[in-house]
Amino acid sequence: MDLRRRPPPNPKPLNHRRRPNQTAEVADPNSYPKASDALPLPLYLTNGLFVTLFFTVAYFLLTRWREKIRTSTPLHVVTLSEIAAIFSLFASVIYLLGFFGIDFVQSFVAPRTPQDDDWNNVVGLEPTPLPPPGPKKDETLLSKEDEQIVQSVLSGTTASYELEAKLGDCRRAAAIRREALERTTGRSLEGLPLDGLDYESILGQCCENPVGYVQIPVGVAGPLLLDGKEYMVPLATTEGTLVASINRGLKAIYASGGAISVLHKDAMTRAPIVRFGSAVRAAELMLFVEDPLNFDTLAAVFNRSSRFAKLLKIQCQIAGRNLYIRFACSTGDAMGMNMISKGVQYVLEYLQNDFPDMEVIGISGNFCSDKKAAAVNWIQGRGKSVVCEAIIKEEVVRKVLKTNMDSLAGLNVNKNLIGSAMAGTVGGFNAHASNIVSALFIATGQDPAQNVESSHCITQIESVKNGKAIYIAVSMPCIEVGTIGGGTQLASQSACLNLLGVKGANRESPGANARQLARIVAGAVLAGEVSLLAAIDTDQLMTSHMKYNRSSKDVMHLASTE
Ligand SMILES: CC(C)(COP(=O)([O-])OP(=O)([O-])OC[C@H]1O[C@@H](n2cnc3c(N)ncnc32)[C@H](O)[C@@H]1OP(=O)([O-])[O-])[C@@H](O)C(=O)NCCC(=O)NCCSC(=O)C[C@@](C)(O)CC(=O)[O-]
Ligand SMILES: NC(=O)C1=CN([C@@H]2O[C@H](COP(=O)(O)OP(=O)(O)OC[C@H]3O[C@@H](n4cnc5c(N)ncnc54)[C@H](OP(=O)(O)O)[C@@H]3O)[C@@H](O)[C@H]2O)C=CC1
Repeated sequence: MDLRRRPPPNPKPLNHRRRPNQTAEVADPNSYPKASDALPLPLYLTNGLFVTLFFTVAYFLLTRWREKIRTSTPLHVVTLSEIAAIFSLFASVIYLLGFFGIDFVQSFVAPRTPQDDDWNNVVGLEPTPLPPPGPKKDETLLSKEDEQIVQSVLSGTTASYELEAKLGDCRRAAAIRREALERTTGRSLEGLPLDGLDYESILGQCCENPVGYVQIPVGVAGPLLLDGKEYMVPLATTEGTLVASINRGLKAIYASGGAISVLHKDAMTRAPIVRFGSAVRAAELMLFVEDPLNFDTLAAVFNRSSRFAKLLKIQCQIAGRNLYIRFACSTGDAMGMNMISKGVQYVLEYLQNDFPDMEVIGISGNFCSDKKAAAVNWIQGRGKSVVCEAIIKEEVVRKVLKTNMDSLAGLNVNKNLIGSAMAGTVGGFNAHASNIVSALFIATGQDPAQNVESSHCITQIESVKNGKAIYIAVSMPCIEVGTIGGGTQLASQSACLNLLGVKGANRESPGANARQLARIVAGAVLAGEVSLLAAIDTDQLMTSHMKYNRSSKDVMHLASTE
């Protein structure tokens, strides 16, 4: 059953009325109806109407009363207008009592919702904490059938991860799983949104056992002027100052005429580990797969696994009777780990015919090397290898970066080169490439764990043009990105790819979108490097983080506790 083809469900929240800061996406089906929901006019208009009516008729009746006393007319003798006024007075009193009375009483009687606290924030009231989640908390809100499924998950009769397949409704499955989770742990998931994600789109592609999603703000920096084209760069981060810093670096690059990028290698790698009875046999296989005469045959086997993956190179490393075979292939617009793993599997099956004593220990033998810092990646590259450079004018260094060129170049040597050498880093000869890589990866649906090697980077800064400008370059040999597959197809990630003009597969030239994305990553890293180095050089780092990375509330709190 292909659940992804099902139309998304359309759950109806119980309370359709929205408060000022409540969007449709966060409307909570758990919120309770209020008496004032029944009004035909907006609440503020109805209130205004009845308050005006009350004071007008009260004034009218008091005037009439004083007149009657003055003219000695009995009070019980009333005209038609006075009857109407008395009736209106009663009506407005009843309404106002109802408004202040019923809703007031109801606020004690009905349980609170998060939206109530949102509302309190708007009107300036102190939020009251939610009652602790108990096993019975939301039982009344579930349909009888859903309640039975929750019970079946709780008793272990139904596996939680089978809910999507059993129900055929991914959003409902996530809601039931979440309910069961809250009951078993006794912990509330309040704050972790459920609605607002297309659960069908992650099934079989992005995440198992979903119970919600985490929100990460996306900021934009730019324009990045790269190879003559402008890009606005989306960055998903919770580190205040990061977007501002990249934005400043991009401004400096833009004012100096832009950056230039070179993509000099494009090859994803996977290295299985195989073992023989002896090192001699392992060496025989090594000679076989590395022999150029056999390459075409092995490539034909590999390439059958995909329309886009193309085998480029095989390289071995032997250790005793173990052989590590590092396959490298191009993967079109995909990052390519699934593709290459599939291709490698085909080749191993083929090799087994000629080497029946070959034991496959594992499809990944860590000589690949995926999601680990490794010299093999740093030296040979993995994914896209990109160099990005710019020449920044002295005036821009002074005005935009607020520092001077000699000091900036000196800091780069002492920090990024000597300091990193002293630390024994692998690929970490930079200030914060991983900051920019992670933020761009999360925004555009890349595999965030590949930030490890994708952030390998050496930053160089030199004085050029007789001391009138600086040359800055970042060399990044392992940018592992794709514009198709993995998380790139999710709505928000796909929107960020679209902003960069690299969404999806490139039909004319497969691989062009992914390669362009890799260049953009390097361009943004270049900007981030130059800006952070300038901030450190001018002792701006801490002050800027106090401004953008620590809310004023916390600062005040710290100050008051000091
Ligand atoms: C996928 C499994 C778990 C199947 O494994 P299986 O043994 O076939 O699964 P099973 O159906 O027999 O179920 C066994 C248990 O797995 C769990 N399970 C089973 N299915 C689900 C599901 N849909 N949702 C949630 N939980 C599930 C569940 O706990 C279940 O127990 P039960 O509850 O039935 O008693 C297994 O094949 C596996 O672990 N695969 C590895 C996948 C993985 O770790 N991928 C990570 C990405 S790889 C990578 O990024 C890095 C890499 C590889 O390049 C690094 C390197 O170089 O090494
Ligand atoms: N398996 C593993 O060991 C690992 C997996 N991952 C995960 O793998 C996923 C990414 O795998 P990846 O292989 O990139 O993506 P997919 O598994 O989604 O494969 C890409 C698919 O897109 C198709 N496709 C269509 N147009 C193109 C095009 N222009 N260029 C390339 N492919 C195209 C491919 O066709 P075709 O079928 O013809 O190839 C293929 O089916 C991520 O979720 C990541 O987290 C991460 C690390 C390790």
